[in-house]
Amino acid sequence: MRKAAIIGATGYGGAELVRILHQHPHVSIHSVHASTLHGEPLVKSFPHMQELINHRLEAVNVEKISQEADIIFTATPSGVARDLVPGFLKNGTKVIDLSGDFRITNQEIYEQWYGIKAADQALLNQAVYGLTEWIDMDVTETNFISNPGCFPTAVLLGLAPLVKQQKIDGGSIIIDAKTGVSGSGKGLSQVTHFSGTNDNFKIYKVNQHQHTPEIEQGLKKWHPHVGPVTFSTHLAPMTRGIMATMYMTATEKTATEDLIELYQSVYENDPFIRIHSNGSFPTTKDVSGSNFCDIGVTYDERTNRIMVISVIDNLIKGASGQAVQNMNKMLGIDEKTGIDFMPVFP
Ligand SMILES: NC(=O)C1=CN([C@@H]2O[C@H](COP(=O)(O)OP(=O)(O)OC[C@H]3O[C@@H](n4cnc5c(N)ncnc54)[C@H](OP(=O)(O)O)[C@@H]3O)[C@@H](O)[C@H]2O)C=CC1
Ligand SMILES: CC(=O)N[C@@H](CCC(=O)OP(=O)(O)O)C(=O)O
Repeated sequence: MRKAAIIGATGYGGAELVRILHQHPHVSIHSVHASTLHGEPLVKSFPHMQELINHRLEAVNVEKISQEADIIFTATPSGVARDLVPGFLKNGTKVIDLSGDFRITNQEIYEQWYGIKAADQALLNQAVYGLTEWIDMDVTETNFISNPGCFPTAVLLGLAPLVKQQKIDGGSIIIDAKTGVSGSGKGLSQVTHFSGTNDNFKIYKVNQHQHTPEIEQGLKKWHPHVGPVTFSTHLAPMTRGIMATMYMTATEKTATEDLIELYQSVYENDPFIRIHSNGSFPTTKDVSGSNFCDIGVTYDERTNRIMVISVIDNLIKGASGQAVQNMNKMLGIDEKTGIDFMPVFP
């Protein structure tokens, strides 16, 4: 059994890591950490874990954690892992960071969009961007993965086949994304307050969303002439889920059936990507509580535009599920291990 430490275990991403690793056959939870509540049982924060999890919260002692754990997950707000990871990596421990700290390789761009100091360039260069289905190297030799953002996961998985095969005009991409409130974490805020969210629908971070450069960086890696993109994010009155509806102009006339075939063949060997066919389109409930990304694609002959609909559970494929999928790949075990569960419905 490998031993995992979870930093940020009292957060939403941390809670999902605990739930997944609790039943992982090859990795056990060694320790759980946060910046407060030290000494308290984790179940005090999460009663749903009662009688299943006995761990108490510990402070973050970098030296101790990196010596005791085989793998460390940092599920902390942006700006925290930037300072912790160098110490974690020193002893050869594997690290997967769920925050935005190591996703953007250009320091200036990170600082512009996140408004805080970027990580060291050497570390940014070392981090492997963990969009699992599109990692183009053997990660068993890697010690450090930067887990993608929730929106970029849905968007990049949905756009990859079209961008890689140059099926679209790279300057025409419009991404209209919707998310549930758990995307903003456990903290209370005006934006996610029940009264302003329930029975309401609102746009936020207009033209300023910090995931914009991550999406553009990912797309440009596949094709240099793609972008900039128009990216809007909306808060939907639901707890979990992301739907990204994406519109772009086709480079030449095509047909919905051909596009579905393209997606099916591109993702043929990826167990967590499911392509819709026969005129059906995915809903957020189809993937809720699971590591799936469900994708629908269609062509509108009238406008010569392609539409892609990509859905994920923001806390699983958009965070902790993908982090465990990446961990599995790093450990050289089946990527489905411990995350091969059916969505929760209804
Ligand atoms: N929620 C989501 O859907 C997604 C989140 N992410 C990213 O994952 C990370 C975690 O998100 P989420 O779980 O939602 O956030 P939460 O706000 O729910 O939780 C944050 C956790 O980090 C801990 N923490 C904060 N500061 C420190 C510190 N200095 N040292 C140790 N622990 C600290 C908090 O503990 P304490 O209260 O004691 O400080 C808490 O346990 C973020 O970077 C987020 O952007 C990525 C994809 C999706
Ligand atoms: C509803 C909500 O506020 N969602 C968050 C999700 C982003 C996130 O989790 O932050 P990272 O940049 O670390 O990925 C947002 O839109 O900013």
